[in-house]
Amino acid sequence: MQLIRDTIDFNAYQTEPESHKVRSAVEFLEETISAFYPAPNATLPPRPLWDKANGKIAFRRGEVSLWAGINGHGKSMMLSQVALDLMIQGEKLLILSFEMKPARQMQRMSRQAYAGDVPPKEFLTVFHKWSDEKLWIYDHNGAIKWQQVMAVMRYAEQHFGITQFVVDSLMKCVKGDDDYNAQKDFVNELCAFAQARQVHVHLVHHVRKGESEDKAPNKFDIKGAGAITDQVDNAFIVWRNKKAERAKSNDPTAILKCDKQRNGEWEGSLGFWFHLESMQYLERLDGVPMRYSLR
Ligand SMILES: Nc1ncnc2c1ncn2[C@@H]1O[C@H](COP(=O)(O)OP(=O)(O)OP(=O)(O)O)[C@@H](O)[C@H]1O
Repeated sequence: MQLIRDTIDFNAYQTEPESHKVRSAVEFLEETISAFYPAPNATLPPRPLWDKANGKIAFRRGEVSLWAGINGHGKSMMLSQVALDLMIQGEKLLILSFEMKPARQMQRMSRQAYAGDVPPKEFLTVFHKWSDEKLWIYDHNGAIKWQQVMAVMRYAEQHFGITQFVVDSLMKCVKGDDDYNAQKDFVNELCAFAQARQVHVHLVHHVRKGESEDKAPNKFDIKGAGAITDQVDNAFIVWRNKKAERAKSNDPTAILKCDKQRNGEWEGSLGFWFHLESMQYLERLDGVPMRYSLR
């Protein structure tokens, strides 16, 4: 893991270089053919490594995924596991979390990678060394201007070849819950950046307070401007099933719901069981946490 510190001068990265081009439709022939008939050796887009998500969810280049949910319902936790899955697949990640200190982030991820609550020191060393050249963390806590976030992302993409960005969360980058124009501008800029640089951006966001935490939210409950959901390519809802926890039933304790997928065919819900010691989301009630193979 490497830190990107605030002492860097990001001024040169404030604006995206203009690269809009009008192209003739015929230039896209090869791309269209390979969309219908992918080559047998074509690389598939990175994805979460749960079997039940296979063929349903992918984190394609040029897209923005919104991860929304109620406070404390596991958005960051699930994304931390997804981040490990992405690194395993050779992706380079930058996490910009304005709510969690880097050491806390690494603590959670170490537990998930180790698949247990107290990883031995040797494992921690191996894990941190393994994460070098795979994981970068922007060391900034608290509110920040969205223009600065964009500059950091451009800097990191140009210097380190980052392919997946996690921005946690939107409301830390835009002042005021009702500043819909700023929310729209920021998300618009994130989409333009993802497309121009062919990277994937994961954006964490909250949902409006509903009548009860026991009712799973949907994309219409997403806080702020409607334009946020309109603009992103994928919208995921992470919901913690506290009712099942209280009742100690066998039902999944966490639900990942895909409410929008512009370039994929699947929408629906996947159930998981949150395993506290490893902080992993397991696919089955009797599932066993998996130790990540750090090669
Ligand atoms: N499904 C679950 N079952 C049990 N505990 C969970 C579940 N999901 C998350 N937790 C616990 O809840 C805590 C909060 O998780 P996390 O920080 O990921 O939530 P969040 O949605 O990102 O919150 P916020 O919106 O406040 O940033 C974690 O410490 C985790 O241990």
